[in-house]
Amino acid sequence: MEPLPLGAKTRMGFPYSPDFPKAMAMTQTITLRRPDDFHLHLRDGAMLQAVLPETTRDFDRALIMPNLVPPVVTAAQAAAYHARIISALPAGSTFKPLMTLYLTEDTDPADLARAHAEGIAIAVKLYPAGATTNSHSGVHNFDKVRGALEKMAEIGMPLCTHGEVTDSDIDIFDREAVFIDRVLEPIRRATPGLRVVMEHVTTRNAVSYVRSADADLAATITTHHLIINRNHILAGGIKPHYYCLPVAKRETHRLALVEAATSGDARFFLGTDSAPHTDENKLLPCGCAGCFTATNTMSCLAEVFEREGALDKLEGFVALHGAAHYGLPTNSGTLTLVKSDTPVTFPDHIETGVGPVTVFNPGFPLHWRVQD
Ligand SMILES: NC(=O)N[C@@H](CC(=O)O)C(=O)O
Ligand SMILES: [Zn+2]
Ligand SMILES: [Zn+2]
Repeated sequence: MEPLPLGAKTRMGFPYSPDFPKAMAMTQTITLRRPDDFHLHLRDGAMLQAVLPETTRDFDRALIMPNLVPPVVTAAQAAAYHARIISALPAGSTFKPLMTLYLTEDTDPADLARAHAEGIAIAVKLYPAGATTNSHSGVHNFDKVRGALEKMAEIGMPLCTHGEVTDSDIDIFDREAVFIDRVLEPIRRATPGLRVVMEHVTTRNAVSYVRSADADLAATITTHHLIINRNHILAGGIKPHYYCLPVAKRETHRLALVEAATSGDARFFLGTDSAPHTDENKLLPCGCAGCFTATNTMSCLAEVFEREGALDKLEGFVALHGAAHYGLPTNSGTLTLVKSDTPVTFPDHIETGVGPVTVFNPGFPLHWRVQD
């Protein structure tokens, strides 16, 4: 097949019949390379079985987060989790899970190197202990992972960070910005050549930090952080389904994320951070963090990019930049989005063997759908 040129191609698709009434709405379509999701939570067991098809419908690959209980720390654990995902795939699916290892203070650098060399895992995930869901096995003392980070720099294995400090005296809305100054910058200075992906960035500070750095630094941006700010979570009643970590910030930060995602800058790419929790676990006095966006992500993103007049940048964000950062070939297939006047509807929740999971509600009508 002829390689597609860079950038999405849009065209106005007119109905074929010459008799078709002129007043009838035009359909707009956009065809992209098949996308990748560079930050996805699939969980395990019944939840894995239920959420996996929501991603494989539109995505060819995803970077699978290792924060299971117990976490996916070793090459052997990653290989076993990979096998469980493959056996949960819908019939005929060629979806490729790309695995990550959960960095702990006891991680063996030689085991990381083996996972990398054998293609079992392509990246390592840093969770500061206590920062987010299932992060208690994460890192307290960053000096204890120095050997692992040096090995990763040497072999070219990227580090993906949940970039928030956990100090109780740091306001939750400042935790990402403080992480950059206190943790990430010192790690990067001490470990030349270490490639880093700042996961799910939520601040103007993170966008500027990525822009000021060299090609060794990139960032994923989620679907929901392009759409909601903290008012959506807190004003007019608390919305547990918009609560995720890092928590959405004020509007100026959301605008910086939208600008970065739609700019065409190859250091920014999609990582949905689609993070399913049952409604029962979300709607508690101490509810879980995470937005489940796998089901309608492509429709949400098309809407956001269209509003910015940047539909031509969507393909880079979802299908080209991430693959290039990880040194992977782009997917060979294509995905077509079709716009209609009548909004597209999605189920408000999906059923799983462990209870319903609410699908992210962007709060505005969606007009783009993925063509079957
Ligand atoms: N983003 C979230 O709010 N939750 C994620 C963990 C994470 O990515 O931080 C989860 O696993 O539920
Ligand atoms: Zn995270
Ligand atoms: Zn996540």
